[in-house]
Amino acid sequence: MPREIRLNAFEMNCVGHQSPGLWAHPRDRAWQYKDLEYWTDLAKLLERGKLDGIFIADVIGIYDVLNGNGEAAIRQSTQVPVNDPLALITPMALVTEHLGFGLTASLTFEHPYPFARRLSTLDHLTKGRIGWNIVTSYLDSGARNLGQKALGGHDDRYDYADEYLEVLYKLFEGSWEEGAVLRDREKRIFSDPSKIHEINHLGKHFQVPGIHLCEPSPQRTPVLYQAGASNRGKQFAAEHAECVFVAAPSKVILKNAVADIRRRAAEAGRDPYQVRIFNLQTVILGETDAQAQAKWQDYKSYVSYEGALALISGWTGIDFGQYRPDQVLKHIHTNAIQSAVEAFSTADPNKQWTVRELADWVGIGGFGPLFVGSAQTVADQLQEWVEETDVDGFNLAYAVTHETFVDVVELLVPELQKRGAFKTEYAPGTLREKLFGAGPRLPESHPGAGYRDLAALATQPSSKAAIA
Ligand SMILES: Cc1cc2nc3c(=O)[nH]c(=O)nc-3n(C[C@H](O)[C@H](O)[C@H](O)COP(=O)(O)O)c2cc1C
Repeated sequence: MPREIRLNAFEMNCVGHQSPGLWAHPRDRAWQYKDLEYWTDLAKLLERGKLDGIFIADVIGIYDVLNGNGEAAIRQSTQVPVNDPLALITPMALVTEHLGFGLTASLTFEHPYPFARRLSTLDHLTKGRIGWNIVTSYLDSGARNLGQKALGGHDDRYDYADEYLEVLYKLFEGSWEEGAVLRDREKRIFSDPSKIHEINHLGKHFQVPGIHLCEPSPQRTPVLYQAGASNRGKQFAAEHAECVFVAAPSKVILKNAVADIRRRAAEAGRDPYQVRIFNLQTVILGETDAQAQAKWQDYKSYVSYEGALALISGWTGIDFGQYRPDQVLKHIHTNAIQSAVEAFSTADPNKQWTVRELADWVGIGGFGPLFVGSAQTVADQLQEWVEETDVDGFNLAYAVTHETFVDVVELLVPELQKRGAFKTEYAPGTLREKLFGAGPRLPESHPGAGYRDLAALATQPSSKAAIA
């Protein structure tokens, strides 16, 4: 029996997400991101294809590392202009019943107390279809506009994130007991104060004495996504994330990354297969291989070199404007090279990557791999990657929207279904139930479940809550 493949659509509330320059393609609709219909059409399409979810990226800040300014990003609409992703979710929820929503939100820029209320509200309104992609941000330009000189230190951001999650777990899991909401019309009691607890969080970064403002939502804690690439980031993911998002360009790198994430999850006392891992992936499909190849050639002619460099420079913090296009990556000051670029320079000892080749790669679908072909060809490749790397599924970036997703729904999904590798019906229930086949709440082995009984936590001097 082939393994089931999970698929999300990867989007962003902007024009140029992962395929810089392709906004200029005559069939691309990304410029309509400001219209609700763009999003409701997409949500209906994805649900027709039984995709697990739409995963919405977000950044606060502009890509201003290339040449020390944001001009290339602005010219090429490289993730700027960018609207807030949160407002997209309720209209998409209204026109769908099963599609999951992965919302990216940075914990660096918003206090956990109002943010907890936002997430609970969305979990209520979507009937438990919310996931949260926990990001700590990587653009200094965002931090500067919030009155900070720069982002905090890399590992410090994850320490901060640990405490942020602790506050959220207390609010979501511990503040309102089961049965706290009575809605008892006869006694005229809506909620029972004896079952609603102040969380009394006194920590290094946050003081949150009160109760959660929302009654428990279907999942309480939304499904937690994370995409840490560093050692500290992967550790954070192993402890907290239920779904991990990676951008591995080759099978060898993906296989190592998946094994590493599962090993770390097991070390953190969790079932390693209770962590779903998705790789970034782009597919260009046609009725035949030749048609798909022709589509790819057409798309490629729209890739923007400076847009691609703006993205890579923003992601890595390295100004690629200082290098010639034919400069070999391996020779770029290696001590500054960050994991993603390093992956390219070391992936294949027989290949030397130049700056131009890296920009071409990133030009369609960012750092993730690109498969081009008929549904049969691409399905073969996806299945091969799943079998050989143990990855659970893919976050599909688009080249041209909605065209890429129409091709996925009309060509790829039926082929995978025919092979028994993709669901033909959604599982019932919340996003967590659909993804893991268990209950709507965090499993007992997840650290967040440890905050369900706040009173008991407070009496244990060694507990995190007591220390806080
Ligand atoms: C595929 C992928 C998608 C990501 N999407 C976002 C995003 O939408 N917003 C964001 O601020 N960071 C995003 N990130 C960045 C990660 O949250 C993280 O900062 C990055 O992978 C570096 O990891 P590290 O901080 O552990 O080194 C993404 C990373 C990957 C690999």
